[in-house]
Amino acid sequence: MAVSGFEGFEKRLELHFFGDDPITFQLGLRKIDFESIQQVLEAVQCTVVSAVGNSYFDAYVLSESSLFVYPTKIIIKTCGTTQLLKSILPLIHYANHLGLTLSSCRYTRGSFIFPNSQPFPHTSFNDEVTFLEHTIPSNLCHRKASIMPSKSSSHSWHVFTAHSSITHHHNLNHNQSDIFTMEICMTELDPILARKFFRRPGDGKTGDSAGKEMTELTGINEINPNAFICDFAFDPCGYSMNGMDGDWYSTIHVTPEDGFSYASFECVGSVNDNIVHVLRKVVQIFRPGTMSISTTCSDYRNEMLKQMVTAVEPLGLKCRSRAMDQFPAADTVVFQTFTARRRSV
Ligand SMILES: C[S@+](CC[C@H](N)C(=O)[O-])C[C@H]1O[C@@H](n2cnc3c(N)ncnc32)[C@H](O)[C@@H]1O
Repeated sequence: MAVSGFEGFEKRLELHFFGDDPITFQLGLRKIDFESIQQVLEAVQCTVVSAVGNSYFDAYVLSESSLFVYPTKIIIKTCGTTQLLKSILPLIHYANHLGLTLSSCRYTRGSFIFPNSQPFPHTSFNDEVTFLEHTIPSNLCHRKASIMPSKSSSHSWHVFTAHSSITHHHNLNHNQSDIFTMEICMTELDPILARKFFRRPGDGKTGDSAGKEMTELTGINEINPNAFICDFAFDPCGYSMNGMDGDWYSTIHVTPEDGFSYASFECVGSVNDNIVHVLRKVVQIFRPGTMSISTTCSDYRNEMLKQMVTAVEPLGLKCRSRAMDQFPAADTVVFQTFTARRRSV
């Protein structure tokens, strides 16, 4: 039997809800009590490490990645051998109790490093899609599943989306068409940089204080200097952080072990943000051998993709593939892959 290491590649689920009661909208899903959140996570098989909230949303660092709860939106991202899709039914149940109904569901993930170690329903994308098809309510009738390819068969982007016929936009602060979600997956991290995500034995620090030190020593705090960061260092290695900047979140997770090293960066932002600065910082912190950037937005902009390539190519990563696909409710997903240029001897 093949020996497997920790599976860094996360599974990510984004659920949107709607309701008719304006009072519910003020806090909405944030009213789900902590015990119920823990029950959802029990089904997934992970636990809460820390929790913080601002006036827009609550951010949880989990034993396996992160959870973000907004009044009408939940984003949950888990790695390892967690069973993320098992969170859907309990989340729908708790939302219904608050008068909220599911209006859209998006599930994404990269290609697992150790696919044979995944438990059901994550045993294959087919199994995941079948599970999703049977689990989500029938009002989400516009559905699509797609595997977006790259040049390498071991790196693809798996996407499932489902939408109801009615679209509900409650984001009053931003022009919806300017907003995008960026999911970056990196493997073959520079081993010297990855070492910074190992604890020093006998450092006398807690997971929180060691995490804070890693955030500063690696320059993660410079990605968005305005973000409030909640960070955690695992023992003997591994790191997770959530950033909060108004209603924007960002999140980083690091599996630094040699042989299966992995780091992810995800944020939601606006096309007017400084994507070049963010991408350059992320690449400089990890120096990955392979990187993928998946962007989801409602209004596809070619300049944004060009900006991404311009940001990372001078740092030695070459764009090797670009795939684009359209999903229900007019979301466009672009999956780009990059690998390090061969170093000249
Ligand atoms: C939870 S963190 C970050 C998760 C993120 N998805 C990733 O893999 O990049 C995973 C790293 O922490 C390490 N780790 C140490 N203790 C852990 C624990 N109790 N639960 C999960 N991971 C732990 C793992 O070996 C791995 O290097």
